[in-house]
Amino acid sequence: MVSPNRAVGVFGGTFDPIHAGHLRLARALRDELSLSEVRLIPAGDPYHREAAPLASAEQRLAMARLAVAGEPGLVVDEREVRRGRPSYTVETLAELRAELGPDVPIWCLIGGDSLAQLATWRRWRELFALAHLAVALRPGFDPATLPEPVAAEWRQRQVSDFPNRTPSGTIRALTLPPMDISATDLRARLGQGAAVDGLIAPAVLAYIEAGHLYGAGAARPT
Ligand SMILES: Nc1ncnc2c1ncn2[C@@H]1O[C@H](COP(=O)(O)OP(=O)(O)OP(=O)(O)O)[C@@H](O)[C@H]1O
Ligand SMILES: O=C(O)c1ccc[n+]([C@@H]2O[C@H](COP(=O)([O-])O)[C@@H](O)[C@H]2O)c1
Repeated sequence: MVSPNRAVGVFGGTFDPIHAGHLRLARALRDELSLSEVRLIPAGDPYHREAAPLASAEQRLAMARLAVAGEPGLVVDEREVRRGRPSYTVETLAELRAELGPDVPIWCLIGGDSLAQLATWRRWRELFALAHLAVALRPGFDPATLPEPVAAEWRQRQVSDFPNRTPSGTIRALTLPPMDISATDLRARLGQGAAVDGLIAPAVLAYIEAGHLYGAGAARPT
């Protein structure tokens, strides 16, 4: 029987910028599963997005590091930034599986909007052989509208708790209520000079302002 706290959490994202919603999810994953470690993995080259991130991979990595500083159990894994190729989650999970061995449960956290797109991910069906999926519900998420191949996995693989009896292969929703916060909205607010109090970690906001990322500071009223 695998000890539950040997399980590892993985949370990948563009993190342009990392925000309070991301941190809330990472903490929820850690706490609901009693994980000793959740790895936040900034996507070096999020090839799947229509527009490239505004902040560079190094800046997004730096912001992630600032965001988790002093947070028990949350660490930043820079492998996708260092990889120098498109960021494929299947590749990341295969690397982690090789490093952690076959028995350690890996919980890969994604938002409901990412789940809806899962069938577009590279070699997506292989993900279930490598990790469990934890899904963070997001405002507007409706399982009834999932594309059928994903809906079939959602139905068949759901479990009602986090058992950690198997190292991979199940799906479940986190219990925490959805929160309406997105990096898109924050980029817009920063560009307009609008308040972002409580939505971005203070150290990350200081980094954004110092580097004038997202137009921060440019549009403030004089
Ligand atoms: N408020 C949220 N609720 C649930 N999941 C979220 C939330 N914000 C982000 N996520 C999830 O976190 C992961 C990384 O998200 P990402 O870095 O793209 O942030 P985002 O806020 O969705 O950014 P953007 O608005 O630029 O698309 C994705 O799987 C996304 O679904
Ligand atoms: O592996 C893929 O093909 C793939 C396709 C789309 C998204 N992802 C991953 O999903 C995570 C969330 O993506 P995003 O765009 O919401 O930040 C991030 O870690 C991406 O690398 C992965």
